[in-house]
Amino acid sequence: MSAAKTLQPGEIVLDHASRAFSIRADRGGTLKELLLRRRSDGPAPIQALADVTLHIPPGQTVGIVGRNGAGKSSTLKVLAGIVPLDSGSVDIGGRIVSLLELGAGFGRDFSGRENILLGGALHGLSKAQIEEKLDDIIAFSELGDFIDVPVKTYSSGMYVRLGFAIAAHLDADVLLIDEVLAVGDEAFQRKCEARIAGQVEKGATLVLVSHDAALIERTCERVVVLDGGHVVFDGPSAEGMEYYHRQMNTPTPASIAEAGGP
Ligand SMILES: Nc1ncnc2c1ncn2[C@@H]1O[C@H](COP(=O)(O)OP(=O)(O)OP(=O)(O)O)[C@@H](O)[C@H]1O
Repeated sequence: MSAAKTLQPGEIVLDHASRAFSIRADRGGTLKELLLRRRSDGPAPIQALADVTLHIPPGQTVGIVGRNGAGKSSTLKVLAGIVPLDSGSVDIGGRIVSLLELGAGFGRDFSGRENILLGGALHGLSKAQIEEKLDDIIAFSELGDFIDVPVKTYSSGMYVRLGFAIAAHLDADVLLIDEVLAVGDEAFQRKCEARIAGQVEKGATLVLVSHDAALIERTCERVVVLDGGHVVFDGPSAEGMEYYHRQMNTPTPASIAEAGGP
């Protein structure tokens, strides 16, 4: 992150951002193989983000779409501060709440309730602020008596519920979401979507990565299409999704209607 820029709460500036991944480190092999391997061995690094520039004003809802490996998750991870850039800069104003890797920061031996207190403190909430939200978070999680049991006993779905319940009550200026809504049962998904819509109504900026075209269309006013780490479209959501459907060779809602429905 570069310093010295003063942004409004909820504003995002990604400026000529690039990030490559070497996949050599992921290749297995014995110590002998590793020692014998020449430096030039292996595939070239993958450019996950290639000179991406985006300016997102406070309160805007932005969907990031593109084929597999286009760089969508990498972009969100850069915004969340999980992945550093090789070059360029990222600046975000206000409180960022990332719904990536929900529950990843939980203390496994602590109960759900204790993790709520910890999570709130980690996001800069005072003890009084967390205690004020505690009952709502517990109710939202629907964990019942499990809230006082160590989270290491939770199922993955229960983990995600608690993670989402905490994140959803942090009063975000910027919400970063990656396919997380596909987790949990349908009723919980709907509840999460409604909660996100509520935060957006209150003025939060939303950056959403999803393969669910309908979700993007009903949630986002702006769409960014990525391909090979490049921005290939950036504009209004309806045009962006048309571009995406053409790229993926999938039917658009308009073409389905023209053909006489599904
Ligand atoms: N930690 C990593 N190590 C190596 N390569 C990575 C890493 N993270 C991402 N990549 C590579 O960077 C490219 C972009 O990945 P990314 O996950 O951002 O794409 P995506 O658009 O989110 O894809 P998907 O739709 O499949 O989730 C891919 O080629 C991927 O293999």
